[in-house]
Amino acid sequence: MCTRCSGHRAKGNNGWPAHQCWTSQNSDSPFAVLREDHQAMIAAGANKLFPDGQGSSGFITEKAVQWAAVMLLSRAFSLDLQEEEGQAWDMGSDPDIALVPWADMLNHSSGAGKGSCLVYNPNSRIASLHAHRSYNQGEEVYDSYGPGLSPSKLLLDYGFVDSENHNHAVDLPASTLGPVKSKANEAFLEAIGLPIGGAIFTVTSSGVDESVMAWTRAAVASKEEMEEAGWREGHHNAPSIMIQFSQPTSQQNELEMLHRLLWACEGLLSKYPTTLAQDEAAIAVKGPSLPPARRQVLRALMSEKLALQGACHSFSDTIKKLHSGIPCGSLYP
Ligand SMILES: C[S@@+](CC[C@H](N)C(=O)[O-])C[C@H]1O[C@@H](n2cnc3c(N)ncnc32)[C@H](O)[C@@H]1O
Repeated sequence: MCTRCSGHRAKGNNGWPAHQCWTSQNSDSPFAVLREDHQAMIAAGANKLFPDGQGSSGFITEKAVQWAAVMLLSRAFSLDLQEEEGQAWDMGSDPDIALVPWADMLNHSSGAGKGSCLVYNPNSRIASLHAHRSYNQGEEVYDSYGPGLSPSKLLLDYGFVDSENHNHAVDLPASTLGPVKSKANEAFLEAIGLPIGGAIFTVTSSGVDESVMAWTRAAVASKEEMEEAGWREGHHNAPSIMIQFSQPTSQQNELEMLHRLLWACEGLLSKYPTTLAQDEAAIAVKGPSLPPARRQVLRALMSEKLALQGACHSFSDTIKKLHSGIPCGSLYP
């Protein structure tokens, strides 16, 4: 895609005249890493792909590769192109990355939903999106980079957090839930492709979704519960057994599952260097003492803490219900 982008630029087909990106020649710059990509592209004969590009010196210069990479990193869309192979517009081995002039000028609004995400129709060959509200003339129009993106995800992937965002969420590595019950549980979680060392779960202010609860039930299930569910090491029935853990299996297992999740969230909360109250006080300060970038980071951190606090309340409430004698089968509507 970098090669194609550089080639179009060299031929004067640059659809992004307004976006002449600055790229540093400084060897300490993060773009220095692209030097290897440039050399690999030259070695692979990329200059021969667009022979009419830029005379004998070719168009794949280090600066062109930097420019193309910056364009892709800051403007590319992930689209389901679903083209037949061999078509003139076939994007080759990486069909889901696309540059869409004009649409790439839109900023994201967390108020915009799925209808405001760009989608491609292979029949009409048109990429389209819908405005999520009416706009007055001269007003900035927004799209959605993805419905439900959390502040942390926006910050890490796009470098900003808009003030409209209330999708509080944080990622929880499965390893923070503590050790699995035994080697049998470990083998089972490996068999379903979600080993304790590799799985990452999302926590929102209402807790975790059913699949995370199922995973945790399986991680803490006793030997008898694993056998009752039908698990025998060496068997290939892990996915069907996992379905059995989508419902509570016993009071004991449900309590342990909820406690593990509660402790993991409390543990994560305690690791932040500042409290939510301190962040709230810091962000309330008006004026230049709080730089815009710091304000966005604070928004993301506060959102993560709100997610963890909400989840802790939700787990504690359910634990209380279990202690009050409500059967585990009646806990969730
Ligand atoms: C595809 S560009 C969008 C257009 C870009 N703002 C421009 O001027 O060309 C994506 C980048 O725009 C910025 N951006 C998008 N939405 C934003 C928002 N709501 N607030 C602040 N920056 C935003 C981020 O830097 C993001 O990485």
